Amino acid sequence: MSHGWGYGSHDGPSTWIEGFPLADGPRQSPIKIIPNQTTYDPSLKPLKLKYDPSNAMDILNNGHSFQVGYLDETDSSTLSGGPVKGTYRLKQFHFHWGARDDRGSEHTINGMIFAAELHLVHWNTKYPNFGEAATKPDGLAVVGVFLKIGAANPRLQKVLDALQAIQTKGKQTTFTNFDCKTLLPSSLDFWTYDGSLTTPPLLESVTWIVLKQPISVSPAQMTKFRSLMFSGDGDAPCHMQDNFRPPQDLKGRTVRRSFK
Ligand SMILES: CC#CCOc1ccc(CNS(N)(=O)=O)cc1
Ligand SMILES: [Zn+2]
Repeated sequence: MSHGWGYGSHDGPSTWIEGFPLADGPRQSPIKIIPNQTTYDPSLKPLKLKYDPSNAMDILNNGHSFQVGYLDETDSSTLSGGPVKGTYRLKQFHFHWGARDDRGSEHTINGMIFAAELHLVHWNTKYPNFGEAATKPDGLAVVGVFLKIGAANPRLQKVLDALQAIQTKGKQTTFTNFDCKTLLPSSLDFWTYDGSLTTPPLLESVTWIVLKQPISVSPAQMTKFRSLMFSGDGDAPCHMQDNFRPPQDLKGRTVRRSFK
């Protein structure tokens, strides 16, 4: 069976269940976050994020998004605290975005959709590697950050400037000395729930940590995201946009928050 998936009318999120039956599982992501239906949990610890800029390695167009890969052989770029036990290592970060500024995020807040969403993907060091961790219910932790249309964000610029070198699927180039902490908002207040990868294989191994405070992005910067291609060299050109999965049923899950 072909496991080719995408975001188009013939291979998009509504078709993923054909190759990935987890698509209809009990803890799928993303979800609609409705703040007044979440539970304040005073036992949640402050989120501790420690990132070493020298761990940044490369930037890749994977045909679904682009991702910045991190060296994850030591505990020098990690997430701890918050809702998780133990230490999770940063593996990569990537984004999801829309064809227009009024859509693009995967999680929504009171039904509000943001122009884009940043995901920082971490794996639990109680497991030997990312691949193993991704198969365990406590294996991954993803920090989600909303990008809200407004002033140009200078902290995005190094990433956006690198996109010219990875325009088509499969293109990769070095991307070093980048402090992804600069992409985070000033507040680390968060919502958290048990969920999944939002792309195939949709594994239900993610503790989601969605930050309340968005970062800004300008319309011109969003145009740079959309300059990328889903397609590879020699394929019919298809701009990379609307690479987001819509919210999935909560199926009885509780969403906790770290703030009153
Ligand atoms: C298992 C496996 C695999 C391939 O690695 C990834 C990594 C990140 C993602 C993105 N998931 S998300 N959008 O929930 O952060 C999907 C597959
Ligand atoms: Zn993602």
